[in-house]
Amino acid sequence: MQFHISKNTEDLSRQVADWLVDRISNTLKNQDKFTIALSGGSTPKKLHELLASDAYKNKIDWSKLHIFWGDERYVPFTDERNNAKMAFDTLLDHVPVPKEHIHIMRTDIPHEESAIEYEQILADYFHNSTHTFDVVLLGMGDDGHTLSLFPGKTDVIHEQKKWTTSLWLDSQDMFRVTLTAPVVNQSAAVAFLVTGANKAHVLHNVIEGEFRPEVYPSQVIKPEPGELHWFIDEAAGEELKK
Ligand SMILES: O=C(O)[C@H](O)[C@@H](O)[C@H](O)[C@H](O)COP(=O)(O)O
Repeated sequence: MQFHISKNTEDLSRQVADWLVDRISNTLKNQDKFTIALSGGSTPKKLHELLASDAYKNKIDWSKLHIFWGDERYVPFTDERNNAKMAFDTLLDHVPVPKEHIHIMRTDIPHEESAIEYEQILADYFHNSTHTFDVVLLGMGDDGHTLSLFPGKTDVIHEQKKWTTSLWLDSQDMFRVTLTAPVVNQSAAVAFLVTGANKAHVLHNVIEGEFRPEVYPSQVIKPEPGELHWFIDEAAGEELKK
């Protein structure tokens, strides 16, 4: 578990961008593609914009990147809440990733079918690999959820076989399609991006508290032998042991 502390979201985004540039270029010395699962939510927006900026755009061989998502809100692609739409708006419409390398979690077919279809895409990509994704980017909610593994959703939190699933989320009155812990924990590296004072207490409980994954689902993310990185700003890290 490696910690990277930053002053604020801007500083964190630059740290993550630099980390990604290094990781991508080193990985591509040994393999011909780089697979990354993007996170939903708002925290990654600044990172995406940075990666698409002149300062970073030319540091990455976008032709070798293969893009996935950690989870999707089951709303139309055109809906502002859709995670894939956010990623296209802030990054993918601005960098030359081949369209056939971009794998959205579809929301124009039944959610159960979307999860099954995604599982097949992942199986095709990773069936002969020593690990799954090269990097998974994750956010964490102020309730300790990550992906669409929400507190109390015990079946999804403890799923050990399926790599993808879908679930109904009462609190947001929508279905979600999500990766599960098994496929994330077989990644080469997982990076949480967590900012804001409102997450300081839950971050302390997730990292330093008792293992209670049904209350703090982010605790099931334990890549092995892959790396776990926490990119956090000072405000979110306020309650962590110094
Ligand atoms: O679809 C989503 O909402 C995300 O996958 C979710 O897990 C997100 O990463 C956290 O809720 C943090 O979101 P923020 O970055 O907006 O705080």
